[in-house]
Amino acid sequence: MATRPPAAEGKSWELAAHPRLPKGKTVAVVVLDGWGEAPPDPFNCIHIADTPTLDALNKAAPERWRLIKAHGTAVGLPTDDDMGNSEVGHNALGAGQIYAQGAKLVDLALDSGKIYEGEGFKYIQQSFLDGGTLHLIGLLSDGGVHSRFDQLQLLLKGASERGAKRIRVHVLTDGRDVLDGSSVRFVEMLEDDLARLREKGVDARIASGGGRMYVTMDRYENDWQVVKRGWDAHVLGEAPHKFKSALEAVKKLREDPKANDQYMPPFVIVDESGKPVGPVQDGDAVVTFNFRADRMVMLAKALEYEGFDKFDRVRFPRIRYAGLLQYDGELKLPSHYLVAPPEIERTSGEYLVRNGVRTYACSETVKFGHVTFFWNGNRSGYFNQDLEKYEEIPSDIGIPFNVQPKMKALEIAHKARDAILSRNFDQVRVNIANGDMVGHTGDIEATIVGCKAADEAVKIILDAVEQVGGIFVLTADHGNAEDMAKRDKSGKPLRDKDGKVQTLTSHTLNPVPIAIGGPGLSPGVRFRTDLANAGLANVAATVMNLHGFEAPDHYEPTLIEVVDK
Ligand SMILES: O=C(O)[C@@H](CO)OP(=O)(O)O
Ligand SMILES: [Mn+2]
Ligand SMILES: [Mn+2]
Repeated sequence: MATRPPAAEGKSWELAAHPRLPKGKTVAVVVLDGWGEAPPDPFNCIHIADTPTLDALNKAAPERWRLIKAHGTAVGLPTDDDMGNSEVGHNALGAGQIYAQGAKLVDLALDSGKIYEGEGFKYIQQSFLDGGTLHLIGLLSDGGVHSRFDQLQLLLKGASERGAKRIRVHVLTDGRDVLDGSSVRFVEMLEDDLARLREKGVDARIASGGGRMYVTMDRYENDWQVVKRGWDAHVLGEAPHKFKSALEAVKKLREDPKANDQYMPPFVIVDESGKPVGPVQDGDAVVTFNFRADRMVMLAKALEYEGFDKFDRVRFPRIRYAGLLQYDGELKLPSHYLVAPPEIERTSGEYLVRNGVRTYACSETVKFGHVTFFWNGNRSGYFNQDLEKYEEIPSDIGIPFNVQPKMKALEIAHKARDAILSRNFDQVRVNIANGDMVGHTGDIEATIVGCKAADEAVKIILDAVEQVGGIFVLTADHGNAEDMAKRDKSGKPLRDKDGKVQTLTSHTLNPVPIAIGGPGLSPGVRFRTDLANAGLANVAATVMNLHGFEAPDHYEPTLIEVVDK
């Protein structure tokens, strides 16, 4: 995989007309989040749920339904053992090209040692060379979605070899990209590494933590209180729970039968006298070691912005802060970073708008940036506000999604329906979140309810497409709800020591379906049969064709062909 696809520099933005497909049809692009394809079994919620609309698509037109890859190298991840995720999935869907993603870029920078030669590392290094503490804040996980444990280990080693004498790690427990309960093992492994550093004379400790969904890692400004809890624990050294060690913290906090890693309350580690061991002080260095942006950019704002007003920070230490990556290229945030993010250019969204395609995009808050920011190559805002409208439906706040598994699926569908019927838009693009967000809770019953709601939402959108003589493209960004069991190599569900099947809260390696149809689709359109390995990046060219344009030649090939009927 190249770190960048062939550049299209200097090329015109004008798209050639498709020789056989007309312009001017309304195209609805529906992304079902976390909706993969897997054999039917009791842990496949999509199969169990009543989903008549989606079931009918394959049956009605098998030549317009297929599977595409949504994980691993097909979406720019380091290996084919990496599950898909929303960031890389929507990047590939929107960009039509495969870019080496953050995880891969960090691996390369660590392998070559270049990470330590860049401006970002030199900037933070100055703090610890001047006696400051180095703080590392991020998700403790080997899920490879937001962060990776092996990268944290290398950073600890690399920084200590380059002068960091006092290191404090602030850990966010996962249980979403990895098994619930694995926080204990990760903390044990980290403690081993820190003990080895202490033997070498580095004062290295875990200082605070909490569960990723409750502490620090909110996204799209859904709930700033989540970030405030993190600020209080990591920066101020204040939290309702105080422990002598992080291992004791995660073990004790998990004793509550309702506790889990994702929603672990915030905690700080204190010394014998009850004093926090690692609040952030003037002169310290801070690195957020997640490579993925969406759930770090809010904390980055709090760490960097002078005039921040989303919550009372109480104390705003003078620090040197760097992200593992830059999380927002438009905002240039953080202004210092260790590895440059992928530069995703010439996305289909930008091409289509520049060719006059009027675009509407909508989702609820927790997925809003997916169909806008990620879709557009990690770019915020409109390309042309006269031609685009992005609408966000507020997500429920403060309740887990298994309590409200229908989420805002119907509200999103109603907005999409209205946008389609208005005839003000040529592309109406939505993300329906249920399969993913409810799938992450591990609650099978609720996930089934969520999948049914997603199907009902799709029906509303397809009915509107029918009314205007339009076209639909229905696909997903990666798997989740189709498999809720952790399995052995042969595919058999794994059981814990009490004989209970281990719940899989994470995404999967499964392919996702794509279906096209609608009365506006020319009769001879069908999926090509020569692209067995196609993936999400092939969708952009397909959508361009359905809008009546040829795709640029540096795009991954279209999935469709037109045959005489
Ligand atoms: O919730 C998230 O942050 C990730 C899982 O870590 O899910 P998605 O990629 O679907 O957004
Ligand atoms: Mn997703
Ligand atoms: Mn997800």
